[in-house]
Amino acid sequence: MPPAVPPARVRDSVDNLHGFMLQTAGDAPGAPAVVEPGPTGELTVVTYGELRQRVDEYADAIGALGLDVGDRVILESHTSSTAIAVYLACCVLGLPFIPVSPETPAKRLLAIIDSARPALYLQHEDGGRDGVPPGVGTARFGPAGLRAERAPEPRTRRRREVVGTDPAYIIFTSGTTGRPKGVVMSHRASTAFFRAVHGLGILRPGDRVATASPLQFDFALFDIGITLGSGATLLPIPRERLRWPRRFVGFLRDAGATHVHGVPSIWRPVLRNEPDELATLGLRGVLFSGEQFPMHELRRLRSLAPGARIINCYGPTESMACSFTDVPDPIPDDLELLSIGHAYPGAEMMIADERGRPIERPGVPGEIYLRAPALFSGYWDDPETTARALVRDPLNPASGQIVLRTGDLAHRGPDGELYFRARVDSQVQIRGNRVELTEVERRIAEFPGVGAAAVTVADGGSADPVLCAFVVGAPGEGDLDRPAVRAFCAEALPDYMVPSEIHVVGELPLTENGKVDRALLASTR
Ligand SMILES: Nc1ncnc2c1ncn2[C@@H]1O[C@H](COS(=O)(=O)NC(=O)C[C@H](N)c2ccccc2)[C@@H](O)[C@H]1O
Repeated sequence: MPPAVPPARVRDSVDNLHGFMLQTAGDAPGAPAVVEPGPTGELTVVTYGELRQRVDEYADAIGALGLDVGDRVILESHTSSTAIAVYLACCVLGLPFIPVSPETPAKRLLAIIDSARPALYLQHEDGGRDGVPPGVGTARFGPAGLRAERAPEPRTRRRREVVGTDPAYIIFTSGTTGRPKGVVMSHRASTAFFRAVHGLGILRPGDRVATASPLQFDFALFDIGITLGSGATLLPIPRERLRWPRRFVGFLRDAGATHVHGVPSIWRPVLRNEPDELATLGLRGVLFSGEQFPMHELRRLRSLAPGARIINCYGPTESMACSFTDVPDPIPDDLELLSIGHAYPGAEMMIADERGRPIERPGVPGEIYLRAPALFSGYWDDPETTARALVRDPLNPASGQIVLRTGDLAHRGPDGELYFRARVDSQVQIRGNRVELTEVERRIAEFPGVGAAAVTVADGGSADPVLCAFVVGAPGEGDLDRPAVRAFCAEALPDYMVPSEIHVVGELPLTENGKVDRALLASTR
């Protein structure tokens, strides 16, 4: 019987999110790492030293379960200091971390389990999930530590080292084909990303960053990494607070938030219902990502957070992010389209045509390719789809350098900066013409009185697909004059791009990650 291989622990010298995120624990163990509601709801502080202690305890407990480097661990939780401690314990043991949300439907969770074949399923001690299939170990965690329930399948440990190219986490995105796509990100890629972004000076020690994204969205992993990696303090916004604007602003005030990170939709209810409260917070920074911020709403946010640095962060989960572009202050009146700028330092975005030829001329759309040290390793167990995203550098194919083909269309401005146009797959053909739905949305969103708009294509039966617009009124505006909206579109867009139907809705439906749920809108027409 070969000698038992002890659980591998990553060496300090090796690229790993654990070392990157806990460096402050060495320099300033008393600094606050996370501020979150305690058992009775009052806000409690977890210091970097306490966080490191919890990480070590969880690493010992999980390490005792006999898993091998590379075995997957699913964590079902909202963002919290305990969830972060489990995440970093998995990092130090070389166990790829798969976050899922307590709201993830059972069917989807089983599809992820079926694909990822995890060794262990962890949930909070009062988590409500049951029915985890046999063959997957289960355990619950809480401030008192880890309580194993069902032991993982016995396995032979073969690995003694956790290396930088090992997977750190796998984010399962809702693949359009229904089969979930697992984006695998390595420690080396994610630490290279955070080190490069650190140079942008987005956060510094003492900043208090309210994070609005659910844990299964890599925006949350970004917030955890950039906040802890900067020695700042993370303020996970309780999910139920996000739905009620007064309670959302109340949390930001009580927790002393200086920065708020989240998708554009988190601001819609607040801008409509609590603008004055928001203005009193004195926010120093806002970072948004995930989709375009409707210009009216962004102008309103800009006016209510004077002097705040507002950053438009663009990028797919396959690279975590590509660019961080400051929103101008003030926003010029004639500005119609926000720039996604240039890639972060040490990375570069290029746009190319369908045949991979670079496009340099301003205004001409092309697909964004990213050259960066921080690209995902591939889609879990899906080499074909991976090969379509990780391709040879079109400008230097012989070099073997691999670049990310983002699936996004953009064009260059006069100074070379990029402007996001649309997803390549969101273009539709209407009466034989190529239509970018986001271009129609932008035009509608410029109409006075429109807060936000989403445009989808409904199957027109045998005839041409039908363009449907769903519109939310701007805060404090009266009923929308729909014929006037159509006429406004017809002034600037060819007739095949003018929506056939305009539906005024109270709010736009959102996906789990807070983006506008266009698929749902298309099905509800
Ligand atoms: N600022 C944008 N303007 C306009 N379209 C956008 C924008 N940011 C994304 N997108 C779109 O969303 C897609 C990526 O979607 S995603 O894979 O779910 N990832 C995200 O949305 C979050 C992203 N990985 C991230 C995580 C952490 C920090 C920053 C950014 C992009 O390919 C774009 O199509």
